[in-house]
Amino acid sequence: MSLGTRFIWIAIGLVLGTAFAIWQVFDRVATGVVEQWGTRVAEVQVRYDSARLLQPLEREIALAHQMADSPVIQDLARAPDDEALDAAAKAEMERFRRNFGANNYFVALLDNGAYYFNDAEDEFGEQPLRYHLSPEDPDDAWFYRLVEQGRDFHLNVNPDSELGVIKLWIDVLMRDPASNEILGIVGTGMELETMLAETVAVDQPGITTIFVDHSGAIQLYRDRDLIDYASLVKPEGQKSHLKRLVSDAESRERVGQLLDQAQASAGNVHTAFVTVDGQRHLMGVAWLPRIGWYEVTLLDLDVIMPVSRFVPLLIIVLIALVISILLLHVAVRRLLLQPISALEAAMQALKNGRYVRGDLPAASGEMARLVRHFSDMANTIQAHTRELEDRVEARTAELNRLARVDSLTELPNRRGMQEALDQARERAEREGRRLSLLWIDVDEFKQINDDRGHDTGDVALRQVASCLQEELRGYDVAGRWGGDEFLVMLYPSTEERMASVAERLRERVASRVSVGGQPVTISVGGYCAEGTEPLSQILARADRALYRAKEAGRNRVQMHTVGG
Ligand SMILES: Nc1nc2c(ncn2[C@@H]2O[C@H](COP(=O)(O)OP(=O)(O)OP(=O)(O)O)[C@@H](O)[C@H]2O)c(=O)[nH]1
Repeated sequence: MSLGTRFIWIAIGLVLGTAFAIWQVFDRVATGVVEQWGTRVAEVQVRYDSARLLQPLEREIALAHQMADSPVIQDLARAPDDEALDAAAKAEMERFRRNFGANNYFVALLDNGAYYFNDAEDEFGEQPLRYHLSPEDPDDAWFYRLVEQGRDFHLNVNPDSELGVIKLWIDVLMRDPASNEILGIVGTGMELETMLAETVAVDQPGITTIFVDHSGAIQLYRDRDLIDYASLVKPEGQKSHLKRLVSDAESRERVGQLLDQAQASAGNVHTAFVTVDGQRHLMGVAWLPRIGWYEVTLLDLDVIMPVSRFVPLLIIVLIALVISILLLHVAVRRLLLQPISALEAAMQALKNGRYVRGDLPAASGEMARLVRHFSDMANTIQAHTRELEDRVEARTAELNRLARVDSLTELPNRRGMQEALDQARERAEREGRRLSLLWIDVDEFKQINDDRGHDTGDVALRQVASCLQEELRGYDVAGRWGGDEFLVMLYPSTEERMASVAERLRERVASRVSVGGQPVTISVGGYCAEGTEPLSQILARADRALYRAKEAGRNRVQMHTVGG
């Protein structure tokens, strides 16, 4: 895997790892902030909802108490069959009806069970005595239960099957001020729907308001089916308890604790997280001692302040992260990867012998130093290579030369001479001119070796070679053919010239070379040939002429003649 690909994988890993870490931190911080904020909201909401319920109720409750204290109505309660008292009490009741917010009232007398009621439409103004309560009628059980309990004040959500309405009843015990004896119950009924609309119907999504009575039974709640009607007369186990709203045992236990804590410190709001319909909710509870109810607020924090609100922030952070990584990637490419690639290409070129200085990348910092070191190294390698090549070339030329030069006389050896002859013959053929070959052999050379030693023989050979060289023109070639035999090639040439050169050579050797005072002589056989003749023939004819020179007594020149 290339460095660039590896870096991309590392960058992707970095982005994912950092994004995961950011998400973890973000989730915790956001949840913490939302929870803290939610707790404050729950406290405020509980107080607000409590005020909304208590405000309209307080006046009605006060009025109901006044009604219960009314001497006129109390007189009727003591003597329900007294018609004069009945008329006065009805007038008093009518006055209270007009004062009550819902413009209705009820008066129930313990003595004979008489139940007086008139509504907002004054439907029963003529005959407010609606019916008589009976301890045997389950619908009337509320009355007898309240009397039995002796509770001076009670709020009761109860359907009235006789009147066909569901109402929130304010029930106040009417007691004889002297004996404290219970005379009956008076009060007013508020339309449940109106109450629900005014109290628990909160427009804001995610906020649920519930009112429960002292036993935890649901009294005001947007879902009418969960309201515990007539809780007063129900056994504890059958009540629609607040705990019904939460999903698990742990949440139910928390609800119980919240109710206990709230009642123990009236006026304070207590909060805890509970699970409702599988969702985490924040529950705030306050005890309202004036009416003996609890105010409960449920906040669905995911709806009110979803953590998703923070997501744009998270996206900005992630985008910034990705951009940073991309910029880093571009920087790494520019500063590292591209110079490294160029350096690698330059190395490859150097390896293949095609390195050019300009191929090196522009870089900075450590990379520039690396490029500089590489450049120095490449230059040194190139210089060494050049030097080595020059040396090899020189050595090869030297070896070539040595292969063609006789080490004793420094004249071309047989191989060198052969090449020179080939070239001259081709040239003569090309130019249509003639060339001459002189075959020279030192006379009685074996004798010199035998008499004076081999080294003296070598000296004689060297002197003969010097004579040949000195006597020839620059473009004539003399070579040692082997042993004491020499060849001289003259080009261009004529027979006359050949004869004169041969004679000059013979004379010069005879006059210049001597061993132990005795002159050294040579015999020469010559042949002046056409360029078209094969070399073998030229050599053979010169050799035959030499043979004849030897035969004729040595120290002489003999030319080959056609037919000779
Ligand atoms: N000192 C020396 N002797 C050599 C060298 N090469 C060949 N010889 C000798 O040269 C002699 C050549 O003798 P020949 O050419 O056969 O005979 P010659 O004595 O010269 O007699 P003719 O040619 O008939 O005059 C031999 O004894 C070789 O051993 C050499 O490099 N140095």
